[in-house]
Amino acid sequence: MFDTIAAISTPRGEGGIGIVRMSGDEALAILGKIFKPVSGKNIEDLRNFSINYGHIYDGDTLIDEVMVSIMKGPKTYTKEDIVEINCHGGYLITEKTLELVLKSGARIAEQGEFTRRAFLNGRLDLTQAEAVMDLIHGKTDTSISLSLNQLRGDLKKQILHLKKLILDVAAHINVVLDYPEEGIDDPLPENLVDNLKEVLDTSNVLISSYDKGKMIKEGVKTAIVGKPNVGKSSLLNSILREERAIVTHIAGTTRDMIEEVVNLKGIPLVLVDTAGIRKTEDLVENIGVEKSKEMIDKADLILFVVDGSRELSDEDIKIHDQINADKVIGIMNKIDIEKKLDTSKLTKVGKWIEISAKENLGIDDMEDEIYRFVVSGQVEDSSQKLIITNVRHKSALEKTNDAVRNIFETIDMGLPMDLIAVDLKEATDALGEVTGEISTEDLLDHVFSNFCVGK
Ligand SMILES: Nc1nc2c(c(=O)[nH]1)N(C=O)[C@@H](CNc1ccc(C(=O)N[C@@H](CCC(=O)O)C(=O)O)cc1)CN2
Ligand SMILES: Nc1nc2c(ncn2[C@@H]2O[C@H](COP(=O)(O)OP(=O)(O)OP(=O)(O)O)[C@@H](O)[C@H]2O)c(=O)[nH]1
Ligand SMILES: [Mg+2]
Repeated sequence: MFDTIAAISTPRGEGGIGIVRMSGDEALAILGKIFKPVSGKNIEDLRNFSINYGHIYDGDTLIDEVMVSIMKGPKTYTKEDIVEINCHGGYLITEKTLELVLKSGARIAEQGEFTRRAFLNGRLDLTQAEAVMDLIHGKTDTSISLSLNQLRGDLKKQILHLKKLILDVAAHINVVLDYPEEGIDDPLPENLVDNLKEVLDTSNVLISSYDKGKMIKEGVKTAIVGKPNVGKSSLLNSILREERAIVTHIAGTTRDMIEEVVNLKGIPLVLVDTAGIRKTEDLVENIGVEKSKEMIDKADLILFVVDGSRELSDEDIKIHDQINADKVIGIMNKIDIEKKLDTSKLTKVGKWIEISAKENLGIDDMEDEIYRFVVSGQVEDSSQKLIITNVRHKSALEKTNDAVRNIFETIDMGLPMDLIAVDLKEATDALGEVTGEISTEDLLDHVFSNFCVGK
């Protein structure tokens, strides 16, 4: 059994309500020391899943007027007894109630410890616990909907299904090993080969969904690059629909990088406006230029901006040469004035989108093109609802996939069936890592260290 933990589960600061949450065997006993219900009832007599109005006292000193929720295990978030004290929101008053709870026998919870208990007590598997955290961090509807599916257990079910398919094969192998007269040289029955094929296919689909999942969860790092004065900052402002970056007619206006997140049809774009790249003696500007060059390498997508109203310059060509053709969209700006630019030498750019950042022309086309870039090469099969967003899941599934491919090699080479036992174990162990059936303290520390306190 675990000790009783407590934390403030609401954000710090002033708000309507601040919640102190406790979980563990002593939660109700601790509450009994500090809470007087207005009903005059004893704590033991308060109904399960009830909310109770009353006062928190530290000895004779009134601390707050509160509402207390009582949830008795095992049908609770952690499967333990849970008490939630709803205080008046405010930094000090919630903090005081927490201190009192700690003084009365609870221990301060670590980050994510309530959810960790929900996992350790078997109410959630690890993918569901991870989904809880992703939900809290979610910044777009799409990422939240992926997290909710995962919290509901969609990924867990899929993984358990794959595990069952492999265990069927393992059961057959064990029989063969236990009763050699069955013949360990006999081929694997067709239906069990199908089991392994399904594991291979499904794990492949899940693994390849990760790139998209990561993008939905973490966003697409998009660098706006180009020589000075072509309108990069104007472009940022028009996508953000606000005057975020300073725009002037002076070349070299933007010196430091400006980063902002926009929601592009459910995908977070992490837009970075960079300093225009040129040769300069100015120390500060030079640092900005260096950073811009680094961004060209780091970005997932580059919006290469050129000024359509001027002739091509060496600076355009130099920047063009540094860019990776696989991740560039060409943006020809200033089409509201007469066109002078010939882009034929800028061969890395497949398609030019013509815009006027100043007059807000072509911005929708540009956004469509960015969206197409982001989703292209991704599985657009709408029947695929399951998308993984966690690199931990991806690595484990790769282990499963490798092991099953080994098994097929063994089969193809006509080797005795008992040789696949080790690979079968490896394949199921890796699936057990995904759900947390197989886990270490270190892994759990790692997973839960990113959680909020009180979650
Ligand atoms: N006040 C409050 N709000 C909250 C939470 C919380 O813990 N407290 N949650 C925390 O993240 C989320 C809700 N998640 C929850 C998930 C399961 C259970 C729970 O008690 N589950 C029981 C079933 C109870 C029943 O069937 O009535 C169980 O699974 O056995 C509670 C909250 C969001 N809002
Ligand atoms: N006519 C016209 N002018 C524009 C357009 N977009 C930007 N400009 C003007 O071009 C000048 C430079 O714009 P910025 O957005 O500051 O250019 P930048 O690329 O960020 O420049 P640096 O930060 O110096 O690298 C400003 O005077 C803008 O008003 C456009 O579409 N049409
Ligand atoms: Mg600028």
